[in-house]
Amino acid sequence: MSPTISSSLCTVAALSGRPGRRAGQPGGNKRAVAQPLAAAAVTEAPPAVIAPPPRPVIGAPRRRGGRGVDGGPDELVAWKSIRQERWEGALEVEGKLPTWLDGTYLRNGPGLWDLGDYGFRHLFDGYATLVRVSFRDGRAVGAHRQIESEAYKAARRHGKVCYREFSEVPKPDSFKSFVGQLASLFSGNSLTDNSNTGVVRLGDGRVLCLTETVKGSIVVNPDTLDTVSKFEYEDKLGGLIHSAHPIVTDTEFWTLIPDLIRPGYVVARMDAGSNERQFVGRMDCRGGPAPGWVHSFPVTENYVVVPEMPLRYCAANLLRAEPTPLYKFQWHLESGSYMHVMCKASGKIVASVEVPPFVTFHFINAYEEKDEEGRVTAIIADCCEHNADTSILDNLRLHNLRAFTGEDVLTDARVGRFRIPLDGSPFGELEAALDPEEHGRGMDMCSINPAHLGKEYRYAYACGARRPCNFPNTLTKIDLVEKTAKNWHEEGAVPSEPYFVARPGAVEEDDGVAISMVSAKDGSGYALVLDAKSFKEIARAKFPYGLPYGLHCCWVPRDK
Ligand SMILES: CC1=C(/C=C/C(C)=C/C=C/C(C)=C/C=C/C=C(C)/C=C/C=O)C(C)(C)CCC1
Ligand SMILES: [Fe+2]
Repeated sequence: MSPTISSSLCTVAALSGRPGRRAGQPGGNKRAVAQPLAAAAVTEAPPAVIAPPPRPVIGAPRRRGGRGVDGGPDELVAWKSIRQERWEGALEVEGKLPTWLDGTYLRNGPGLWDLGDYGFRHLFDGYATLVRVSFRDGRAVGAHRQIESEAYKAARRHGKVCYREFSEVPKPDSFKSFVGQLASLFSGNSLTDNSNTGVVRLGDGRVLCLTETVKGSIVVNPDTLDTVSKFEYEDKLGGLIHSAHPIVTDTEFWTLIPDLIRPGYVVARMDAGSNERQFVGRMDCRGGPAPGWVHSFPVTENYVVVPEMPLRYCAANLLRAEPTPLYKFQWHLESGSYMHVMCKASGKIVASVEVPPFVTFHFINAYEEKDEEGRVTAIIADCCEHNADTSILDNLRLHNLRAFTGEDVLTDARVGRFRIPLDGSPFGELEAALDPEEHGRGMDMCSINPAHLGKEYRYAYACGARRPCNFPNTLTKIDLVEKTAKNWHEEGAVPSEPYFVARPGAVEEDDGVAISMVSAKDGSGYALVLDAKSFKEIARAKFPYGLPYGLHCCWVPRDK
């Protein structure tokens, strides 16, 4: 499983230590592979030809969100579909990559937002594109590949959406097929397995791409980016949807399964090496007709935190053919907002408090607050919080992302810090952990040093904002002790989640690098490596083509 730079598609340049050149240039990536996108069957064996990145067609026909690939020059490469199914080659490195950086960075995300001339609506609808950068001896090899989910393969085969995506639904050909679709919705058959959200390395070395549907857990090969198989959960827990962000360590995997029938959440854990989730406990919802959306959740050393936000799943919206302003969800302010704490060992609820309304997709971390005697007094849980405003979902419609006019339209976000007392008090607190101006009032797509997972920590890395903007356009390092931020910005660039990788042998929490993939203003794309301490650029490894925006990442060390 360990990633290897000298894989089958590796270039001469990578092996010889020469910096890679652009595909198509003399001496460049001779074995770079390109497959133009068309509504055709997915070809397994890639042709050994060079296809330079296609030039954008200005003024191409548009339907709905328009064709991301053929947008005008005003459209950033971040929101354009990737035009070839796969590629691999040496990357040109500017600066000096640390020689200790030895392994593979993987990033998942929705990189393909159109089929033929039909453009998708929402960022989260796109078919999953996996990007890889393997670092070794100060050199870098990059690759990308579409994940071959059933949803993607069917869309390629038929030239249309065949499964229910985040906002796109298949258009029934007839009343009979409409009825069939409704029936299959209840069985989960019509839900997508387009695993376009997260990528995690399990304790046993398997690499899993994930989305919110349980069936959308897909095993990939981190070297070749091949889609290996579906990850089948071999248990009776069922559930059609789950949190897109399980908590993964070297020994275990924690997940949260919302129960839409009897509103509540099931907490389950799975040992590394197993496919069998085990029931740990259940929390019934305290408010609303359905569970709150749980895109992610945090854990401490001894507890699982179950958030119940007023943005709740909505069965009726799941069935609708046309999306509502909140897609599959509904805002129930009257239902209250809660944070529940479950003991990992017993599955018992040890706290359930009402908190101010909140909207979050990503929890950053959580830990146990202790008194002088070492007794746990409260749970502290931090998240990227959108000031209880759901309009971030609208911000992320592709039309809005592609139509930046210079107006400051990105809604404000902050590091929301919950304090959940364990003394039986009915209320918890929610406040900004630092002045949001420190990070331009933009805050999402976070990572921490994984050694601090569930423990007290000082630093978080995330995307922030330099205003005016319509999307987070900076990388930010948050110091939760000093309550300050260091920010990285490049004009017109769209950086994705900065992922922290510790230097081997590091003692200090921020001794390492933060890696982000950047979609640049000039249409190019590169992996940016920042020194995590100073938050200054050390190096960039440039792809010979532009990269679409992506969501979450993981790190696969070489010798694990
Ligand atoms: C496919 C179905 C669903 C899918 C839900 C998905 C794919 C949800 C993905 C959510 C993501 C990627 C959230 C990321 C948030 C990032 C933010 C807010 C960044 C902000 C930047 O400032 C369901 C909806 C679960 C229904 C079944 C079908
Ligand atoms: Fe996420």
